[in-house]
Amino acid sequence: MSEHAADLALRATGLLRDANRAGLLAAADVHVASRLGALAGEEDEAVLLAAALVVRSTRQGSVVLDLATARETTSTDAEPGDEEQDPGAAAGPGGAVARPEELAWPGEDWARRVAASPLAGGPLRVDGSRVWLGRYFDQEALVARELAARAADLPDDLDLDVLRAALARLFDDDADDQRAAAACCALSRVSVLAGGPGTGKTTTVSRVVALLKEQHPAWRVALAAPTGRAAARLTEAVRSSAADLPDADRERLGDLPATTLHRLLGWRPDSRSRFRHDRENRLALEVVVVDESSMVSLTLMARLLEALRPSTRLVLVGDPDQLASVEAGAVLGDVVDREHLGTRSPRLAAALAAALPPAGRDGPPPAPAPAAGVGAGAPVTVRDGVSLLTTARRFRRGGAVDRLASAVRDGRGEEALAVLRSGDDGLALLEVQQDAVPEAVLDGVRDDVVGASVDLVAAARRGDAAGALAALDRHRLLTAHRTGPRGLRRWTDLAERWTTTATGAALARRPDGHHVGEPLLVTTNDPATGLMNGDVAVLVDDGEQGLVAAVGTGASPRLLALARLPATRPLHAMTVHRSQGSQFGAVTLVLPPVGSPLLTRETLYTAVTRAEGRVRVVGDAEALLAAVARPAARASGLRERLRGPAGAPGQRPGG
Ligand SMILES: Nc1ncnc2c1ncn2[C@@H]1O[C@H](COP(=O)(O)OP(=O)(O)OP(=O)(O)O)[C@@H](O)[C@H]1O
Repeated sequence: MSEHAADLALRATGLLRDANRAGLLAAADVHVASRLGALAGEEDEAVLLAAALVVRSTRQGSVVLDLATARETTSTDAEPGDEEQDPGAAAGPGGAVARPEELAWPGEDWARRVAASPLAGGPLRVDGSRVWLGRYFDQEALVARELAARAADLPDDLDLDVLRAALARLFDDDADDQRAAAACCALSRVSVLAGGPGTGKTTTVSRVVALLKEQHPAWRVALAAPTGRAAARLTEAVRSSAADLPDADRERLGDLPATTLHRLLGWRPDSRSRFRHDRENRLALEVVVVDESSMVSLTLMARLLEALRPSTRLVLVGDPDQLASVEAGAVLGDVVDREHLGTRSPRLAAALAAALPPAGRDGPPPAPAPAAGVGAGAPVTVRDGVSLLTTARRFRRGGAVDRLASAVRDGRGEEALAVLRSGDDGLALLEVQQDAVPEAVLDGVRDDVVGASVDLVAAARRGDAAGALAALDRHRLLTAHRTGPRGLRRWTDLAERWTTTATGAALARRPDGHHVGEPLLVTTNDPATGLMNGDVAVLVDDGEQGLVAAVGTGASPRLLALARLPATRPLHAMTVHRSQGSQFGAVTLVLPPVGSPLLTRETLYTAVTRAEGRVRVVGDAEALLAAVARPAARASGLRERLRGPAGAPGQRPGG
């Protein structure tokens, strides 16, 4: 059972006990709040309740809690943030003795009482009615400060004539959006390359690196991603996009393997959230590109920014419409603030105009080039460096998966439902009612699961690691919940039963319980092998040593002795959260039931965009419409801080 299991906090009293018994707080939240209270000599129940609720909301992905709306925003079920948490268990201890609405919520003076507490200014920070844990408040402030400082400091180290020629050479005329985005990345100290799947982000990034290296051949460039899997995909994508480059540019780009962010920053055996590279020991790099940035938590972003020299160019690549990080924060989403998209300060606009070919006859006239040394106009902010690519280049434009993904992303539920029901390009909605999922409805799912698994085992038996990993990625069963009828455990059991019967895996099990062709999910971060929580492995027969673990992707498998493999569990299905950073030939998503807080637009969008080909949704139409209608709300103060100094929290950080 996880440490957060919502068991009863036996020694809790008063409001904390009631909130725990109503399923609003896990025992762990109660313990943390009680301990903070004891250390600070704080006994006010309302303050302790606020502390426990803030702990709870950070555990579920938010960075800040607004006490003014806490009553409405605190539900008895868990958000998808904590992979290790069991949302089913968090839905309330079995013996719940109170209902949430029966809780004696503190009155209007709640925030004032928290602000007056000895906890405020220390473990808690208060701004108006909003409360942060001190650690996250400081990290938010750091991220906002570092991003703002870098954005304001436009680099002046490129020859614009050379840049203009490179941009003309590297991008076709039908790739104006990519060319403009590349110019923005090249001319900014911090930039964001945002876009949905297959919109050409990696293609653009590899050209950005090529054109920077043209002018500065000695510059050191690092490509990184939050998971090993995403790093392997990035390595392959950059390699394949390099193939289209002119020879000289391809050589400039070189062979640039991507790494995980943890490895880049340097693991430290004594700490999960501190790294060898930090403010005192910065990374000696001129350019850092981070792919799948939506998965980067607030804490990790803070560590990254601290470890980069002020002069390093940082390019954040990702899809802001996907689920946010498992841990607290939604940094990419906060930076790509749709309300402020497309604004460029006059200074950056002028630099871009000087580097890009003039707009078409109907376009706006180019901005005048800036006079040397004149920093005219408003300061350049991090939002200036955001480029959004919107043309899907991988999916056939207008293809069914693309249409489904856009309808979900833009909140057009009826259209999403119609596309899914159309059956085009292998889309399907398997309509099942709530908990009852008759197996007869699942014939197609079983065929996909079994088909991929039979091929996987055959490849593993002949020692074909690439083939086994490729077979594993042909189809993926995804769930949002971990427990319950629509949960991971149940669907894992079902898929395991299908495959065991079809492949005879049970007969082939060795004394240690493993068998050839066994698919595994890594469940911990492991510095020794570089494997990250969420990476996958398959066991293949290498002839000499017997079973070895193949990790990475089909295009670049890596073999590890079985004994080196960190903690794993059988992989027959995974949560949507874990699937981020991966692509599969086909996806089957088991939709949460109506009323589940995990039923969000981001869950559905992330699952749909994992598919290269077919998408099948198991669930009812009502749940699909509910998901599209409900963007996940992750509270943070970062978006507001990035909008500028006025109104930024922290002017009076409580206490
Ligand atoms: N301007 C372009 N013209 C033609 N094809 C392109 C262009 N840009 C990208 N592509 C192709 O589209 C596909 C997707 O491109 P790319 O991998 O760069 O997208 P991405 O946004 O990084 O995708 P992902 O979501 O997988 O990270 C690739 O096959 C690439 O070769």
